[in-house]
Amino acid sequence: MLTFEDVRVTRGDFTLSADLAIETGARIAILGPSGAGKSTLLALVGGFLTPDSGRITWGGTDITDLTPSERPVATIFQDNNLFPHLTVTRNVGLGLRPNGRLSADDRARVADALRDVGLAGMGDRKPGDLSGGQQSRVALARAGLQDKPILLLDEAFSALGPALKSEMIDLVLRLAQARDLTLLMITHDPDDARRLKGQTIVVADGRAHQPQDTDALLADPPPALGAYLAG
Ligand SMILES: Nc1ncnc2c1ncn2[C@@H]1O[C@H](COP(=O)(O)OP(=O)(O)OP(=O)(O)O)[C@@H](O)[C@H]1O
Repeated sequence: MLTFEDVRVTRGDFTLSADLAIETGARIAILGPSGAGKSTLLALVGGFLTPDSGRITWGGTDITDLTPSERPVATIFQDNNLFPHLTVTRNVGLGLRPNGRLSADDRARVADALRDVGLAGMGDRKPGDLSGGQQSRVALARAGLQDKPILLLDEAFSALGPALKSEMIDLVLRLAQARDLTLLMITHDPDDARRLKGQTIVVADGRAHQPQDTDALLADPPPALGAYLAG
């Protein structure tokens, strides 16, 4: 279980509070108005931001003060964070070896990871020689090799068209299922949230709320979410 216990963090004149629990293996969408604190919530999980008070635990262990690399967390960002001068194999290999040195065995694992995301044989290309959807697959393969139990998606596929985005979400779901990953995905699209077939955390009015069943929530959204979805 991932828990936020009376967490508060302030950025400029904005404060986010969170007191919630996420089951291991949950598939969580994060929905809320622009500027409400969705990325702030993920940054707290990923360790890119430290709370001013409260604590964050995973499996009962306090992870509040761990650095991002020490945390049980992999993140895929909107721009995929690929290095343009490195081949696809080297980019993905960074998930396995942050120093970039790949053994023959590592290369075989990278090739397997590329095959799993539908990029078999593309390891020698540079990211610039791939489509947007393929670049997202590279980022997913790299995140998968980090072998962390929590996967964060910060509007990771929002630059893709609707069909490609759905394809990527389904691919993430397959990976999550195979490895019992706990998934947290920021989105502005309620259809993405529905596609996860899980729960949603609403972030609004300075608060990240307890996860709720997505279908039930979207059928009868609270005022802050309803206004945002209607707008
Ligand atoms: N580095 C920073 N310094 C000061 N304030 C910040 C900083 N980063 C974010 N904020 C503020 O924190 C609030 C929450 O930002 P955050 O990026 O978490 O929102 P969001 O819900 O992810 O928004 P969006 O949907 O537009 O990406 C905003 O009011 C933003 O202006």
